[in-house]
Amino acid sequence: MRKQQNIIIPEEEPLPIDRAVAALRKAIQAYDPSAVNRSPALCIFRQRVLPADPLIWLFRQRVFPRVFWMNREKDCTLAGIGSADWIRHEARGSNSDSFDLLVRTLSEKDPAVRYIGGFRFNNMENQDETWSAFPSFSFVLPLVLYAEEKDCSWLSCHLYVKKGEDIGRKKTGLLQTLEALDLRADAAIPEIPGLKQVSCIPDRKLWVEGCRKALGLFASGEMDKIMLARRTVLEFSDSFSPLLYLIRYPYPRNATFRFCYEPMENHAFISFTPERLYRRDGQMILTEALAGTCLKESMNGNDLHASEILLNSEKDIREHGFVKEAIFRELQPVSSSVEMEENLRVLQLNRLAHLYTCCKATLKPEYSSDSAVLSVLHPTPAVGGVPKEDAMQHIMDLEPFCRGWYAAPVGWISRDSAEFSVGIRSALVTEEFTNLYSGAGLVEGSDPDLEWDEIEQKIGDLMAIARGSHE
Ligand SMILES: C=C(O[C@@H]1C=C(C(=O)O)C=C[C@H]1O)C(=O)O
Ligand SMILES: [Mg+2]
Repeated sequence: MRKQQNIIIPEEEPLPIDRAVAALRKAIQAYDPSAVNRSPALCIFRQRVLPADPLIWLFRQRVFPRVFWMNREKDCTLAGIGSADWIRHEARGSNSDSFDLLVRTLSEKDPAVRYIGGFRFNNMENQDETWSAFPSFSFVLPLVLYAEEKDCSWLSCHLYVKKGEDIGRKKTGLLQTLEALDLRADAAIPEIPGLKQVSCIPDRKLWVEGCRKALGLFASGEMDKIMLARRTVLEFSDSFSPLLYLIRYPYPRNATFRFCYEPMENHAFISFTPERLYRRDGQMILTEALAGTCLKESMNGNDLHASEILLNSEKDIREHGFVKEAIFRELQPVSSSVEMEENLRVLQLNRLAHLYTCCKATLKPEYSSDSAVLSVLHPTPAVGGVPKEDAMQHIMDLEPFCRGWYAAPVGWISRDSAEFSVGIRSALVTEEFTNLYSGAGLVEGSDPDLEWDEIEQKIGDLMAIARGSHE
């Protein structure tokens, strides 16, 4: 057994998962709480394991919340169960107040761990019953975490003891969770129940009306860009695990982040988004503009053809330009340098291609925090609009549903680093209902019918899974 600061490593060698759990249990049992002289106190028990399938592992566990994160590069996967610590905020208010509060709370936490969760898109928006389990923000430090990073897999247990809490009781709780883990590697994956009904909010007619209103705002010079979204309600014959969407996602190489936040059984927000909000490591920020879309439906998967169309589409380049310019402009006051790529790139997905520009920035020391970065970047005009504040109001006025966590920052955060994706191509799964959320960026010259088709393709992968027609 090796100990480094507050991390206890039972064995150096990677173990099969059942032996890893046994080693972790032994280490937790032997842990001497009298050695802890500060509070709150976090002790991490971390054992390297032989690689397992993280989603199957997660699916087998019956401990909630369950959380999942995989980045677009697929070199970081986090699958967590239970909560060692849970940072939540319910009250309405400005988004920047939420960001500040989270970061202030995290500043007192251990820098060695990541909290996984998300925010509401617009915390000024009225609460809505559909989203009752998804507050202003909610971030969890899992009790047990299976993680894969840099070709290394491990299982961690977090023993977190707040002031006044009984450490013996916490140890017992953690040991009981470990005892109850289901460690079988194979699992019979159930089918998704039959899809009974599909409806759209707004329907096609109201969508066109909403878009026309937005086009009117462009014509009068009030606005330059607005992203409007649609909620697609699916009703199934029975309830099921939201993780089935992730397990059945048929494109292992598709360039998407994968996120699931399931606070209680069969109730989750999931997202398969291609869009990074940012990654922060200390003062370094990696972000991007992703907007402008080409549908590949009729191209037999011809990526080159899609790129050619996009790189010659005046409307998509203009749509993309608003996002690129806003990110560059908003980062200036908080950064000592901002490097935005000149040339447009194309990000290829299964059904779509997007215009894409990569951006790197170095934060000024006084702004090297996630609250500063979240406040300037969220929402980018890819999911909000130009001008930013007016767009928030128009979105609330024009959309006949509550965005909740849709299009908001979702990901993980620690004291010194963070990675957030933009929670689009997403679903709120509640028992036998799935609400899909997706939208399209409108600019002058947008055609409401083509934007509707764009949304259909953006939720195409999720619809195929729901219909059982993805294989
Ligand atoms: C808003 C969404 O996607 C955004 C809108 C895009 C567009 O309109 O071209 C492209 C990528 C995303 O920035 C969504 O999928 O819900
Ligand atoms: Mg578009």
